[in-house]
Amino acid sequence: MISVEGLTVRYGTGNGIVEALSDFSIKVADGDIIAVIGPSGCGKSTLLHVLAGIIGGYEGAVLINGRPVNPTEQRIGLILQDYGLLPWKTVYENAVLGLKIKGEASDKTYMKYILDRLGLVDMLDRYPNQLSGGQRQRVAIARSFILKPDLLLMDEPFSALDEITRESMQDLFLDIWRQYRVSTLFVTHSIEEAVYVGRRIVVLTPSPGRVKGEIENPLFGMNDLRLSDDFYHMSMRIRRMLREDEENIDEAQTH
Ligand SMILES: Nc1ncnc2c1ncn2[C@@H]1O[C@H](COP(=O)(O)OP(=O)(O)OP(=O)(O)O)[C@@H](O)[C@H]1O
Repeated sequence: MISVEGLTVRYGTGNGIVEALSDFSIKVADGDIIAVIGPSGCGKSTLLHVLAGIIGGYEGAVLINGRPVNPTEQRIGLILQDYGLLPWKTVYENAVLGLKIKGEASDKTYMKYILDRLGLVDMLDRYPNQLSGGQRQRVAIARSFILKPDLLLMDEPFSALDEITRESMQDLFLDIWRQYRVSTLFVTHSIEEAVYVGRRIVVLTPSPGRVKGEIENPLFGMNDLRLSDDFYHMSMRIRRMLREDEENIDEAQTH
């Protein structure tokens, strides 16, 4: 269980302090996928950076299985929008980097399965600059899954990809998740992506981010979901939640 309770994060800037998250609370049950969606600058990446142990010095309690965040103790996979691959390492070396940093040997059968499932087996000796965006993202996913993380953090992982590649990556991610059930926080700008990959959807307010609403997504895992009316209606529901805030901001600015 991941538990974030009353998280407030402030950044010091040259001319003052920016509050990125304010009294933010969320729980992620083991093996769940939470899609986090909110307007630009509402603190989504900040939340992931706190959970990854990159940012400290916050207010509130952030616990992974009852213990404070500690990347050396816990296994945390972070997948970024710009893939985070090391350009001087091959696909294979990048894929096993997480394990190497931990000083662990790989489970060969599992690793082969992941590389195969992600279609990377024929390009293990290539370097990142010899890959397409979708292929690079698959290497980043392989790296995180090979690590067998306790917690997977995905920060707009597919946003740089074209629509078709993006959809196939969403399906691939869900297929692998179904087998290994890693607890996942999936940050996205895309309402449709949140509805497709989120078993629960958490909508944030504009900056500083708090939880505006949480939706238990009854459509999660439905066959041909993208083509269904329900998908459209759920997307509209979330769009309305996000719009309300924009309208409130516009109104406040005109008064
Ligand atoms: N290192 C930093 N120093 C100062 N302010 C920062 C820093 N990082 C983020 N911020 C500010 O904190 C707020 C939250 O930023 P964050 O990147 O977490 O939002 P986000 O929801 O991920 O944004 P986006 O959707 O645009 O990627 C923003 O106002 C941002 O300008």
